[in-house]
Amino acid sequence: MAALVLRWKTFKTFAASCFHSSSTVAQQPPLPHSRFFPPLEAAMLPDGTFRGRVAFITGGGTGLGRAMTATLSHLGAECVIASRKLEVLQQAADEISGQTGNKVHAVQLDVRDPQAVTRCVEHIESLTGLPDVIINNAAGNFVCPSENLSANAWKSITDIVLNGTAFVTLELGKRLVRSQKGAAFLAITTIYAESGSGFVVPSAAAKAGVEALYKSLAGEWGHYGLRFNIIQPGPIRTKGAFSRLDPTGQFEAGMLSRIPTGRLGQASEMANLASYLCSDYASWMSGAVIRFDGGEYVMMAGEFNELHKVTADQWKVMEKMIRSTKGS
Ligand SMILES: CCCCC/C=C\C/C=C\C/C=C\C=C\C(=O)SCCNC(=O)CCNC(=O)[C@H](O)C(C)(C)COP(=O)(O)OP(=O)(O)OC[C@H]1O[C@@H](n2cnc3c(N)ncnc32)[C@H](O)[C@@H]1OP(=O)(O)O
Ligand SMILES: NC(=O)C1=CN([C@@H]2O[C@H](COP(=O)(O)OP(=O)(O)OC[C@H]3O[C@@H](n4cnc5c(N)ncnc54)[C@H](OP(=O)(O)O)[C@@H]3O)[C@@H](O)[C@H]2O)C=CC1
Repeated sequence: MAALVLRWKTFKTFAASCFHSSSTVAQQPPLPHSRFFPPLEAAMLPDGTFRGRVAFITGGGTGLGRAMTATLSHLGAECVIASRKLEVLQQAADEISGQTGNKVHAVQLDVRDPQAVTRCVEHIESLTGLPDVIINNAAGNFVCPSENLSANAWKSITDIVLNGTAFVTLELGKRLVRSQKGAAFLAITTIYAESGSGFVVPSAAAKAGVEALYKSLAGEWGHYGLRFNIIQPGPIRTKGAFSRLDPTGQFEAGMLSRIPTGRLGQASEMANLASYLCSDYASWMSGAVIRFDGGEYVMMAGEFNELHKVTADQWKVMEKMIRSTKGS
């Protein structure tokens, strides 16, 4: 019995040292040079940019979706947010609407269910009319060695990310085409949609599919007045992402060291970019893929970027060696 109690206590200490919560895991401070890249939180577009417009945001009750909803609402849009957890959505809707004075509607939806998507879109049409802005932001993800992935785990992620985005986009797109109404679509993917990445393979495959879907429709449906753009965010702290991708917090320091701007992104910066892309200021942008990652992608890709570690003295030695080499 004593041994069992000791094992339980040891586990609790391990868990407390590992599990992600603000009380147990210290967040890494930004690097000193991030002072050159201060995040600006205020909405950058003029007041009223989205006045008279309706925006539909999947996953709009939490994290980046909530930040984009707040900014669009601040800029005058009537917003509809949809995801599985109605209570979370309703609270976000009430808080945002309370701050901006503009309507935010909460609609329960599991994007994996095409019939539910149809019902949701019918509901939106009766509530606000067809939206002018559609942001496919809902996603699911977790880190996992691929040899441990069950078929259902694969299906769960790819159904939310790729099929969910396709169901929402097709259902709304067809209705917009029939009604001859223009709209701006935006999909939120990730930097590894381009490179692929181990340990998040279903997410990588599904996000790459979303990019192909959006680029394809940008070509096919432009003449109907529909634009399709993509943002690939780098790391931005949200509970949803960090709890599933770095649950112990141990990878954050390494992540910061490979971001040339020395800090994580902020949800408000992402919201500014998203609102620009969905606004008439970007009416000539379609089929664009915007990487928004503080430089992380190119830092990871550049073969020689490791040479940051070389000291001034080591450079002197290396230069001497290189200069003294004659011929090949
Ligand atoms: C080097 C490290 C770097 C650190 C990086 C840190 C920060 C981030 C930086 C960049 C981020 C880049 C991209 C981010 C992309 C994102 O999408 S982040 C957003 C993440 N948000 C969410 O995932 C929110 C929604 N998620 C969920 O609801 C759930 O997590 C889930 C996706 C699992 C869906 O829930 P539900 O439908 O309830 O599924 P189930 O629980 O029934 O599970 C379905 C099957 O999946 C298996 N499964 C679940 N979790 C795991 C796991 N951790 N490992 C392995 N398998 C798992 C589960 O067992 C079910 O399968 P079976 O039925 O058992 O076969
Ligand atoms: N934060 C980051 O560092 C990065 C995030 N991203 C992307 O940004 C977007 C937002 O992520 P983030 O805010 O960080 O994480 P969150 O976990 O906060 O956002 C995911 C949202 O998706 C909703 N969702 C999940 N499954 C479903 C479903 N089946 N049907 C409807 N809605 C669903 C969730 O709501 P509910 O549980 O109520 O259904 C939640 O609101 C995602 O597309 C993510 O891939 C990309 C790169 C980096």
